[in-house]
Amino acid sequence: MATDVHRTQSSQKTPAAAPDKAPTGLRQHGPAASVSAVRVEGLTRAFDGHAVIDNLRLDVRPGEFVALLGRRGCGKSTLLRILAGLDRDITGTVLVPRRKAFAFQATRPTPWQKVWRNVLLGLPGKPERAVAERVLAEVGLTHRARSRSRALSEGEAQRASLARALVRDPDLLLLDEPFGTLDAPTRAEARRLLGELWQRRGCAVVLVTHDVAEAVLLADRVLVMEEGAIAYETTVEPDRPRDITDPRLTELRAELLARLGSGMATAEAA
Ligand SMILES: Nc1ncnc2c1ncn2[C@@H]1O[C@H](COP(=O)(O)OP(=O)(O)OP(=O)(O)O)[C@@H](O)[C@H]1O
Repeated sequence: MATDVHRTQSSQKTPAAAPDKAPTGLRQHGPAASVSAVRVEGLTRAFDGHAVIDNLRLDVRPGEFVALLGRRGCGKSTLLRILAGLDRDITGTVLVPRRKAFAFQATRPTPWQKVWRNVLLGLPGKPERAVAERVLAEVGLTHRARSRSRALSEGEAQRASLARALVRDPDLLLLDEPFGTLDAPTRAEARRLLGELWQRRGCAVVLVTHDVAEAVLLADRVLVMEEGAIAYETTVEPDRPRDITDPRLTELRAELLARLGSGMATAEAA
C-alpha cells in the first residue's frame, strides 16, 4: 500500500512528502508502518495559539473500521481533515495511504450536472461513464445515474457522496458525520449500506459520528476524543450483522455515553 507521509517539526506549512519519498517515513517506522493503514504520532494542531489536537497518537489497521466520538468542538473534524491531507499546518507525524477518500454529509458539488458526472469529478484522466455507473450500482443509485444532481433526495445525495469516495478505490475512507442530515429510517438504511460496502471493499474506515449506536453497530473499535487526544478506546466484540438490542451493545453504549458525559448532545439510533 503506497503511503503519504506528512511530518513537520515546526508549525510551518509543510507539503506532504513527494510520493516517491514516502518510504522515508516507512523506514523510520519500520515494520509497524506496514501493518497500519494510519499511523499518527505526536500530532499537534493549534489555532490562534490553542492546541485543538494535542500530541495525539492513533493507529488504524488496514481494513479496520474505527468510529470516533467526542464532544462538540473537541477536534474530530480537524483530525479527519489532517488525515485527508487537507490541513498540513501540523507538528508530528502522519502516515496515511496514498489512496484515500473523504466524504462529508450529502453534498452536490455541481448540482446542474448529471449524477454520474458528479461521481467522476476530480478524477484524473477521462474515466468513462461505466466507471461511475459501476459504483452507482454499488450504492443502489443505478436509476439516478442520468438525473441532475440537484434532483436527488437527501438520502440519494448521501449515496452519491459515498459513490464519489468509493470510485477512488480507497485504502482509507474518511467519513465526517456522513448521515447527519438524514431522517431516522434513511439513516438506518445508509448505515446498513456503509456496513456492506466496507465488508465488500475491505478498506480501512475512520467514521466521525455523534451517534453512539451507529458507532457500536459499525465499528471494530470506538475511540473517544477529549482535549485534543484519544482519551479512551474500546473494541466492539459481537460478530456482524449486529443487533442493537444485543445486551453487550447496550452495555457498551451505556459505557460510552457515560464516558462522553451526560451533557453531550448525542443522537441514538431509532
Ligand atoms: N480553521 C479554523 N480556524 C480557527 N479555529 C478552528 C478552525 N477549524 C477548527 N477550529 C476550532 O477547532 C476546534 C475543533 O473544531 P472541530 O471542527 O475539529 O471539532 P469537532 O469535534 O469536529 O466538532 P463537532 O462535533 O461540532 O463537529 C473548535 O473550537 C473550532 O472552532
